[in-house]
Amino acid sequence: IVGGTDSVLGEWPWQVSMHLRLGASYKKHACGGSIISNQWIVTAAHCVALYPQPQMWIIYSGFVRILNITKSTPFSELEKIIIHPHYTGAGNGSDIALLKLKTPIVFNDHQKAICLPPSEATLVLPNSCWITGWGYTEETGSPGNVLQKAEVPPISTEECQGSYVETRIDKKVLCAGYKSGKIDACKGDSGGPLVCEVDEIWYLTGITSWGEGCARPGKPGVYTRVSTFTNWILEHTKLF
Ligand SMILES: COC(=O)c1cc(NC(=O)c2cccc(O)c2C)c2cc(C(=N)N)ccc2c1
Repeated sequence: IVGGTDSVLGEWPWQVSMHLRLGASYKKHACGGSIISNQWIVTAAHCVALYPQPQMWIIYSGFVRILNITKSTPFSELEKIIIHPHYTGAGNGSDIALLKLKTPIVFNDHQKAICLPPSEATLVLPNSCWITGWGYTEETGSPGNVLQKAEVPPISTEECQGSYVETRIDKKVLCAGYKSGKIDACKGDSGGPLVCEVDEIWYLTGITSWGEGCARPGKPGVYTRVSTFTNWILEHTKLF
């Protein structure tokens, strides 16, 4: 997150870190994700497309400081990875994947689920939503340590299409950010949540997908519009 501030434990209890196991003892934070039930995480397809093997990933939840993670920190393992069948590559939409945990997460004040938005919700988007993650804090940067948060306003499809003339911006994505740039998600925040509070309930409105650089003026963040995929999520997680 570029231009964000530190989060406190319990502020975004659905946020998880996806660590990639690159060797016996070498693993690193690669993407964010969101808890939607005690056994399912929603993330971006581009996070897992190159490593679709469940045993290559471990999930940390219920924390804010990456540097506090040690060999004895408890983590969740994956049983299954489901990548959306229409996903062909970042920038082409359907950048969404489901991760099934081997063992259910025990919810507490620091780790619990976020609500899915109603399907095809044309719910008038609030003018304030939040993004969180341990991604780069500068475009040519390095990941943050404490979970960062930033408030970003959603942008209309028309305005976003004007910012990305060479890419089709449709109802499968949601753009958010400021004309002046400065505040945005970035590499490493991928798969993480864009959440909006409506009548005191927080909804998973977007999934961090891509953007041209990070926090550049006139280049807003592009997020998977979750309401377009709510039915797909429910069908594949049997959460109904
Ligand atoms: C795997 O995820 C990404 O690559 C990746 C690359 C990006 N955009 C880049 O152009 C970029 C940024 C930093 C370093 C870098 O090498 C690039 C290409 C991203 C930009 C945003 C955003 N602005 N909302 C969000 C996630 C991104 C994930």
